[in-house]
Amino acid sequence: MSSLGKATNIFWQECSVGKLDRQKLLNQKGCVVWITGLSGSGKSTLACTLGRDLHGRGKLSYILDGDNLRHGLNKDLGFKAEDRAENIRRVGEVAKLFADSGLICIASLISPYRRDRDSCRALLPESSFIEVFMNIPLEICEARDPKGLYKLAREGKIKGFTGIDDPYETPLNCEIEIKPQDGVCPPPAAMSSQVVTFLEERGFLHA
Ligand SMILES: Nc1ncnc2c1ncn2[C@@H]1O[C@H](COP(=O)(O)OS(=O)(=O)O)[C@@H](OP(=O)(O)O)[C@H]1O
Ligand SMILES: Nc1ncnc2c1ncn2[C@@H]1O[C@H](COP(=O)(O)OP(=O)(O)O)[C@@H](O)[C@H]1O
Repeated sequence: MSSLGKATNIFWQECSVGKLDRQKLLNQKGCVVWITGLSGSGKSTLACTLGRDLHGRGKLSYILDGDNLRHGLNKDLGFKAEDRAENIRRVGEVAKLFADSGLICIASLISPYRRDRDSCRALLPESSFIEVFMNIPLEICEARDPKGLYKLAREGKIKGFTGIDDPYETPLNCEIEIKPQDGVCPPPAAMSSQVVTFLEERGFLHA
């Protein structure tokens, strides 16, 4: 039986150095850039390019990548709906801590369920959860297939693969949408620049 949420007699500990102090030190505002989309849609590519571009501007960011976290923090989880929900819940909580530390936390996970993404949004202060939807058609993702997973899914060798025999719920109110123009996907630098511009305009790149 799960022991989640069962602790009693616990208290919140305040400390004298707070989020605003940390943000001032870093000259930026903590937030979460949550990148969602199908496997092969370019989530990790955007996360890495954005991380590098922010680094080049002297801004501190940290990437939480679904694939990577499944090697450690989330290695006990599979791909059933409950496991994906728990995966997203944990990453949402970790992302919240990174944002509170003053960092620009870049989370890149398929995160196929709207409810799970919205729960993460609800953990963050108003407007500091920035949902980026990789709106790249399945046919393009499947043609890329860098890990050969779509091929295995089509052959029935992987069950419950997102987009093939498992659902992906598209965002209804995302802050940023990355999509092909005239059938051509924007290159990584252009995708990253779209996010950097948003962060700049919303004041996240200054304290
Ligand atoms: N059944 C199934 N469905 C989807 N993806 C699968 C599956 N099995 C393994 N993989 C690999 O796991 C990566 C997705 O992990 P995530 O933690 O981002 O998934 S989720 O958010 O919990 O849905 C995903 O990585 P990306 O290709 O980077 O998206 C795959 O490499
Ligand atoms: N904007 C893009 N234009 C062309 N190819 C891309 C683009 N973004 C990613 N790719 C390529 O598509 C493949 C999947 O990208 P990746 O970032 O691993 O996707 P995801 O993390 O969503 O699974 C990789 O081979 C990557 O080089």
